[in-house]
Amino acid sequence: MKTQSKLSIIGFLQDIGASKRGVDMGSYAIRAEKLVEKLKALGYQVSDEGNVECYSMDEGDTLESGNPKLRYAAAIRRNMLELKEQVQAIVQQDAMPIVLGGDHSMAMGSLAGLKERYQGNLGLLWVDAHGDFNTPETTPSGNVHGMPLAAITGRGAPELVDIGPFPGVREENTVLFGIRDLDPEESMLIRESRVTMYTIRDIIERGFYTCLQEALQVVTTGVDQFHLSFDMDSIDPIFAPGTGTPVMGGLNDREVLYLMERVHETGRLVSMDLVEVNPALDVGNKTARLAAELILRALGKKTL
Ligand SMILES: NC(=[NH2+])NCCC[C@H](N)C(=O)O
Ligand SMILES: [Mn+2]
Ligand SMILES: [Mn+2]
Repeated sequence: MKTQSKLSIIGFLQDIGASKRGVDMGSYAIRAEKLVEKLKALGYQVSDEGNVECYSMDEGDTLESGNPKLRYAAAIRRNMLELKEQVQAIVQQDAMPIVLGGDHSMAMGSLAGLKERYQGNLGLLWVDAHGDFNTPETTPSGNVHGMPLAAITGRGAPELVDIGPFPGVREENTVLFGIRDLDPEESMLIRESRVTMYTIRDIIERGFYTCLQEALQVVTTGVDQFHLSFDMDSIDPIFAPGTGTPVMGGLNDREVLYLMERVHETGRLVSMDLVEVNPALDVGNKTARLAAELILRALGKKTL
């Protein structure tokens, strides 16, 4: 499948999957870097679908689930079902959804929306500092943005797993890339799964290029297309300070820009989330600017 010529941008204004305020503003900061204009200049037909209105922390404690190991579960579920519908409508029109976050739990809504169209024929590239593979049993924080990949692969709280219901993605075609911060039991769950993980240690020992080659192989072998879920905290906080759960020792700007170019060159990318941009923590919109540039590279912007 060739990269689509139609793109649909959605802002997902959700912060309740995280614990710091501000990530609900991420999509505004990315749009402010003239994303839509620049994508049009690359030759795409671009429609900005506006925002998915979300239940947010502004509504206060009334949204709390009462379960400290699964915070805001019902409200997050409702937000996801909204996103699911929008994504579903976009892919039915053969356009590529580009969802701007927003906390990373939104990947559950995106993938739920892709399920019908790409069922069983979809890889998943998850670029992150974290595994996002916690369940209510393993989470140290109760924050749902630490759980979406577990839910997408069928693990954890039924009210999250049911959003799909998943899987629409094959676990053997799922890759975690850039990982350097796992909770102990989360790490066990990942290692027991069929998800392929490239930690920063792997990337240092075996080389970025080799690990990326392999990762792109895994997400495209035996499937025709893949979804990219890109968490800005995969990048070192020096280059991407505007994010709620920064972890030192991350990928650098050149590496992630190159990664995106290679994603484009596969010709198999059908959908993308760009998450965890928090303008309240950013420095001069630097993180959002990098996010916009990453999206452009993933859609074919080149040096030569
Ligand atoms: N999408 C993210 N930034 N996730 C961070 C998760 C951090 C930690 N592992 C937790 O579960 O609370
Ligand atoms: Mn993360
Ligand atoms: Mn994440």
